[in-house]
Amino acid sequence: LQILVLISGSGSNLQALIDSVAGKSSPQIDAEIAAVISSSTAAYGLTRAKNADIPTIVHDLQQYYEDIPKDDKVRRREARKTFNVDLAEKVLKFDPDLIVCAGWMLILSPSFLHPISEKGIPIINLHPALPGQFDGINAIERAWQAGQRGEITKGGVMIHRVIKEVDRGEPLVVKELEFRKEETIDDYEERVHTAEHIAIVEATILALNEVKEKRVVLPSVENLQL
Ligand SMILES: N[C@@H]1O[C@H](COP(=O)(O)O)[C@@H](O)[C@H]1O
Repeated sequence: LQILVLISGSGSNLQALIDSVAGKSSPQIDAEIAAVISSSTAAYGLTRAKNADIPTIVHDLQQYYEDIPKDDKVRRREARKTFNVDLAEKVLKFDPDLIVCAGWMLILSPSFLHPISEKGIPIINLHPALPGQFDGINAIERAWQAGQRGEITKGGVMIHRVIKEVDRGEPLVVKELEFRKEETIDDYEERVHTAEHIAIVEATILALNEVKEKRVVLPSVENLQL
């Protein structure tokens, strides 16, 4: 089986997948990483992939926004749609059995999800918060601040199925982290990353087992208005 990994940054979660596939950590993922696609040329994850002899591609949204004035919302929306359509094309060239979003920081729109679902390829995503808790960006800080205010007693991380609603897909793996008195945000963030590295391997194995047993769960294409 082949997995394709989408990244945007340092790639510590990608490294957890690479080490598991290589049998350097357990449990071992029984699959190959066909390619790594990054939304940024500056992503250190690209170096990690090259060190592991994994093909890499950079698919940068800023290149699609080139020459489009910031306030031209219509042309930017069109450019973003083309960005998603082209991304799907690049992904499908590798014919993966599973797509893993490991720190991919851009929303995957229906223009991407539709062709991928049509090919029956499941997509999972890592999010550093508990289900329904802090969707979107800066989730680690928002969770920690809410913990400091005593609004919640625990944060955590999840790996969920990707659907059109951001960070709302059914969770496959959830790791809860109780907040600790006097814990700094850096301490908490470190615990989050440690939990992520374990969770992303567990979820990838679970999702691959669903592929092997043909029990794949896909976002329903019907409500994916393009
Ligand atoms: N979306 C968030 O971005 C970070 C990516 O880390 P890395 O895998 O690039 O080190 C992770 O914390 C992930 O939850």
